[in-house]
Amino acid sequence: MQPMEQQFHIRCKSGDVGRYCILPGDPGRVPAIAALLDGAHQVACNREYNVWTGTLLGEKVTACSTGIGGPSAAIAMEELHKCGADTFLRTGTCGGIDVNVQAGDLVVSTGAIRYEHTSLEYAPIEFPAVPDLGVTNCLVQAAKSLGLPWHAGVVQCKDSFYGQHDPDSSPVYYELKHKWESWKRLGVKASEMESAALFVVAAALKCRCGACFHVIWNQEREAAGLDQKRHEDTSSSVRTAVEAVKLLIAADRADGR
Ligand SMILES: O=P(O)(O)O[C@H]1O[C@H](CO)[C@@H](O)[C@H]1O
Ligand SMILES: O=c1cc[nH]c(=O)[nH]1
Repeated sequence: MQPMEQQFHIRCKSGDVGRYCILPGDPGRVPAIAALLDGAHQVACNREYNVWTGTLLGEKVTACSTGIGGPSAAIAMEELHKCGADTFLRTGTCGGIDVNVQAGDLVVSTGAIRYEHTSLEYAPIEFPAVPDLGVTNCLVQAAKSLGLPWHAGVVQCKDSFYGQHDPDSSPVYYELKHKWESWKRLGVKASEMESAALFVVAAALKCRCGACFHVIWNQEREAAGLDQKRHEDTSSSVRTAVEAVKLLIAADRADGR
């Protein structure tokens, strides 16, 4: 058999990565994930893709950053899949939308609004961006077992970070503000930038994907006259993803998967 070619962006080949992959956006968050794996080492680092592989419960697990936004996240997932991965857990940050979501809380996604464009290159807009049920259940179970304040619900994905944070200066402010009001009325929990693309790409590749997010802030609380702090320590969402992978490995073994 021909040795597998190194992937163009992530610079990995078959054998470098595990079946289970933890995907933060920030390359700087990868060492914190790797520290929770057994015997982790860096296998590649190119562009926004910082890739470390170790083990959990004796199973190979990889942490790979995806950068910001759908296109680079989709590339990471496609190339990791070509190297043998089939189960992906995004651990990201988000901004709260629902006023009950507070800085420091954890949000587990049960669906993602496709207000981004990467996913359109993989599925028509009628196709929903939903995570894998088994992965999602493990994320919720992990959050509970860690005693974290958690929420499960729909998140909104976008391509413009500043369209979220400074809609008034956007030429399309009318659309941004009206749709944001809809997300609020529909009980959307939080806003981030990659999960819709990852869920849809996973569906296209017949892979499993789930996502959890650390809430950095919730400006809607401030707008509602409620307390609003800023919380940048992402360790709880990192630990949730790692614990969820352990639960998944055990479940997969029990199911003979
Ligand atoms: O912290 P990460 O995982 O990068 O996630 C969030 O943070 C970035 C924006 O600041 C976007 O990538 C968004 O999805
Ligand atoms: O408010 C936020 C925080 C993190 N990521 C986002 O996309 N928005």
